[in-house]
Amino acid sequence: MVDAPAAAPAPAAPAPAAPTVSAAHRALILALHGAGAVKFGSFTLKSGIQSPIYIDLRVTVSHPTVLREVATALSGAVAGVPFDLLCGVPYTALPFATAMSLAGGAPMLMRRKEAKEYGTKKTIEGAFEKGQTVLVVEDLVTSGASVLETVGPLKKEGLEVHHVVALLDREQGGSDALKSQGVDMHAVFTLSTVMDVLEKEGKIDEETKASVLSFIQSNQVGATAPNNGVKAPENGATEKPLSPKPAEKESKLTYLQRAEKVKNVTGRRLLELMEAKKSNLAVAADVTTKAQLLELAEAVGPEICMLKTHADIIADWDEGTGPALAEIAKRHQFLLFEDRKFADIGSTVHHQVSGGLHSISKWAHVINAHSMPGPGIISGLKKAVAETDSEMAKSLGLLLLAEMSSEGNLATALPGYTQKTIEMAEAEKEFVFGFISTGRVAGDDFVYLTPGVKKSAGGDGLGQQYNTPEKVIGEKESDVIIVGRGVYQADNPAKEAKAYREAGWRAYETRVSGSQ
Ligand SMILES: O=c1ccn([C@@H]2O[C@H](COP(=O)(O)O)[C@@H](O)[C@H]2O)c(=O)[nH]1
Repeated sequence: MVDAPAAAPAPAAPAPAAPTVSAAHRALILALHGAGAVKFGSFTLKSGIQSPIYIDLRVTVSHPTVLREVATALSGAVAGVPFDLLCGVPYTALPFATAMSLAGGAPMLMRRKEAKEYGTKKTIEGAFEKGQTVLVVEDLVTSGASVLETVGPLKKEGLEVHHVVALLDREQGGSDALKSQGVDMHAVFTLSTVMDVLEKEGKIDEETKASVLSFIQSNQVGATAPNNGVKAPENGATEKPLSPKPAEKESKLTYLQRAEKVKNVTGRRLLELMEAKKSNLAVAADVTTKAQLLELAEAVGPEICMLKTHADIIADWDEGTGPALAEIAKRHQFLLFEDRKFADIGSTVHHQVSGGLHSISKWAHVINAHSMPGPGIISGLKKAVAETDSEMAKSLGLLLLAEMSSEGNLATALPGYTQKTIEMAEAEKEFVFGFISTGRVAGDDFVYLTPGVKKSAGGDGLGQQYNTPEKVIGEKESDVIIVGRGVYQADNPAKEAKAYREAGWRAYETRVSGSQ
């Protein structure tokens, strides 16, 4: 990751005059700063991105006077905009909408983040009639994705939504994104205005202001950010840093140091055996017969931390295949990862992981799932694990697909998908220990495994996109390289696995020693 620049280059021409800020707005910015809503430093956001600023408008609930001023400013920003009802984007903007409703008398609606599973199963609470117009209230807009998550359910109920009012526009493309969906954004402040006021009032220095403005410019939604393609935060709401520590330090932690932070026992074991074997290589054993699979496992076993399987492509899989693999894995000290990519409802995946021809939970240490079906998929897999008598199955670890390596994949393209996946994992850390991703997407208490790795970058003509071990481990800060054809199609897979192990390990050592 690239640190935020220390200072912007000296402007060639005089900077355009800052927009005039009213005394009331200036006072509110200072009050928000005083309440701790705006912090400066180096923060790792949940998206993995480094930000020189951290905005937490949740703190306003502890400052009723500030909250009242926020509501006044929001109402002022939409003076003349007609609406029947208010609806805050959960959760930070809920008190903002409530305060506006109490002051101005407009009734409020509330959107549930999850539909009730019983009773009315409503997603929108409150009294309304089809055709009424709703003003959406938001605290902070980055990409506009959070606003649209509230606009969608309101429209589904037959309500009209044409306007959103936000306290702060981060100027990262949210306003345009909302406009393209027919929603006009009215923001009380832009982030540049906040920076101007704080600098003029002596709360921050010129360098801090320049670094924030440069961060905004380099992290426009939809644009490729300079920090190795890590996307701009997609969640429009108040930011959630993983930790206030500088990310640079985190990425330099060794696998052993990381093991202490991982909650799932298999995730910890993986990191420990990676360090012990000096291997961050997983081989994708995409061969098609049992004999080829066992032969490959035996050949590459000494070089790998993990063997990734697709049991359903083995033509002659039988009940002895899993135990035979497990015996080789034990002897060579690597983990078995069945890349089944579960993607169904909880009840179905429960059967898929423990039953059928492959009885995955009886021999695999690690499984993975798409987050598309929602948290139920994790519950279904957890239930299957809890009901088994096998000790091995009880320690099974789950990876979520936060991103994919294939060109045009929706996990990477859809705003908010990776972020939501991370949130699902955060809620189940005893079971979910990491992600399939193109690099580091969250904190150092998760493990990142990256497929699409070869000696030289390129593609396979069928959508697969390859990066080198140096790029994946060194630049994108992933932890494990997954190599398939690069190894098993080689004349000598054992020799090739050794070469990949050494390349992956060198990239890791360079990263943690900081000489890159
Ligand atoms: O996003 C993803 C997720 C999984 N894979 C799997 O990894 C290997 C890659 O094989 P190569 O021969 O090195 O291309 C394969 O088993 C995929 O199913 C992926 O490629 N991308």
